Amino acid sequence: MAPHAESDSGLANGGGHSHTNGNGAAAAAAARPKFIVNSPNVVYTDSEIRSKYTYRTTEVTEREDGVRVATPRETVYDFKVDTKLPKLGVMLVGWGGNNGTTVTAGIMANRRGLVWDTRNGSQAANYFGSVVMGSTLKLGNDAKTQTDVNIPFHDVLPMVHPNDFVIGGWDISGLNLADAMDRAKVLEPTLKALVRKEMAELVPLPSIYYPDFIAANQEDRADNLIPGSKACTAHVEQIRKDIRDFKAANGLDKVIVQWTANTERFADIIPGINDTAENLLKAIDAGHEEVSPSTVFAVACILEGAPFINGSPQNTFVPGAIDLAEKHGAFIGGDDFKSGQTKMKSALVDFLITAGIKLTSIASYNHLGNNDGKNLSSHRQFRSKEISKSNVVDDMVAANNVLYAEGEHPDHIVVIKYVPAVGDSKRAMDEYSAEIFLGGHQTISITNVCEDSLLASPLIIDLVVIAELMTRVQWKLHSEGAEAAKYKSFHSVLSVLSYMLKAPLTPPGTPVINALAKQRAALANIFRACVGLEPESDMTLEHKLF
Ligand SMILES: NC(=O)c1ccc[n+]([C@@H]2O[C@H](COP(=O)([O-])OP(=O)(O)OC[C@H]3O[C@@H](n4cnc5c(N)ncnc54)[C@H](O)[C@@H]3O)[C@@H](O)[C@H]2O)c1
Ligand SMILES: O=P([O-])([O-])O[C@@H]1[C@@H](O)[C@H](O)[C@@H](O)[C@H](O)[C@@H]1O
Repeated sequence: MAPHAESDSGLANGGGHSHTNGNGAAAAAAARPKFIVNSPNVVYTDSEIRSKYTYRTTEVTEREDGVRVATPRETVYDFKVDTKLPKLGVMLVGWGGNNGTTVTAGIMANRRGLVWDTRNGSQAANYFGSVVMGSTLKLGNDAKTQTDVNIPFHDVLPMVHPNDFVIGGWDISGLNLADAMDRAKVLEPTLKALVRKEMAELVPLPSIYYPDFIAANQEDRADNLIPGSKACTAHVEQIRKDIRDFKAANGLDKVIVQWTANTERFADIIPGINDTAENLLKAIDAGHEEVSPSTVFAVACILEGAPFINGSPQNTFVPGAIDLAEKHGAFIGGDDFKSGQTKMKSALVDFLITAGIKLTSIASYNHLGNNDGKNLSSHRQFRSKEISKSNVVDDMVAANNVLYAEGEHPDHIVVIKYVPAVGDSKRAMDEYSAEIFLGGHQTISITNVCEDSLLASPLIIDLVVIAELMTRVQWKLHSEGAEAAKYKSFHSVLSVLSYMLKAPLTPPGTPVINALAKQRAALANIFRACVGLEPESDMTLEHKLF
């Protein structure tokens, strides 16, 4: 049964909903910028923002006598942003899960401006926890007062509003989203009552299920299946058709697909099977048992031109999938939402090490009682999560050769236990041990109660909004001349999404950055460059040199 677009459009008749800019007002064909950059390097047309941007870096070489030489370098880019906002479809794999039902109900609640009773009084819908919808960035200084002028992150460039998402997806469980929402046990009954009718009309499409890739304890919910228990071209084509049908049924301009289904075991990387695009397509056609459902979804999306984002830790993007994305100029991103315990870790470790404090051990434990935790209670699925949660400090340690010798790193353990009684409210307990001045020691113990789906759902929104924006951003070298034909998209692997992800996927051979502040600065400064603004340096010389 095909999913319906959310029936609660608040706008259009007959289901689906016409395109809005989030507050019900029909958006213009091209979204009006929320501010104007007054610069000879920025041009606004009816449908584009074009900017000339000088990217400044420092190249380091070493003289024969061993002295390092730092040389400033400049690269002049032309950026072009299409300001026409699309009617956007979002298809979630695992739509009937805790995250899928929560993000769907949350968007409904925001779109309708719902307020519901809780034991602490009235609660209004919001987008807290979304970097795009809930945070700001500094635009500049007020000309008169020299104080910071901060704007909503969402306003830096024309972005789709999550209230305008048309949501659908797949699940191996056939429960409608109202019953799945009850199963998830995430949302307040008073909120559920307000969205129940709309949620009940939403039914996930059948999905592919290859039992060996997720825990055996998931079998009892697998009642909504596309026939076949291993990869095949027919599965790829069915998923492609689902995307096309969803797009046509809802009059969509674009569709973005996101994996928020169960964590799979890692797939073996096998030369001749999943090492190249050609071999991967052959392996799928031959029904090779080492091709996972998530890789089949990724291949289908790449071939259909729908950006695909992996919110789980498994190695969906085997080398052949990355190769295929590059060959098709399709966007992929991942892996594993960075929602709570790891998000804290990627900020805290950055603080400790950049403060010159020698972190010596990290003990990360958590227990949770949702279906994700149930799936992770199986060792092979836990192993996928252990890998993504363990590598998150590597860049920060490697960047400090004062504290750490080559190859030296803090002890780091990750423990996850399944305790049904706590449900979606994960209990994370971390201990950070460090060496300080003159043989002293510092131990930081943290208990972090994370309502996992309420933390992950805003990230699902951010990943969609930013991935969609990136489909409208193009670049070329200024030296290539003015021809529009020279413009091209960012690399297929959207490493700009790293801020939302534990194990950021980056273009082959490029470094992985996990430090949270660096990830956010990269995101904000790339968007500033698209409107011809310099990176925010935080030097505030205007407050020091006078
Ligand atoms: N804070 C967080 O919640 C968080 C953070 C990081 C990563 N994740 C990851 O996000 C994923 C979803 O988390 P959740 O709490 O919503 O889990 P969940 O178990 O509640 O939901 C997963 C859904 O996927 C479905 N599913 C499994 N295999 C499928 C397939 N092949 N096709 C379609 N549907 C399939 C299941 O039936 C289930 O409804 C998990 O992999 C989890 O590790 C979650
Ligand atoms: O982002 P984060 O809170 O560190 O990571 C979470 C883990 O702590 C949790 O055990 C797991 O079930 C969630 O899927 C998520 O991955």
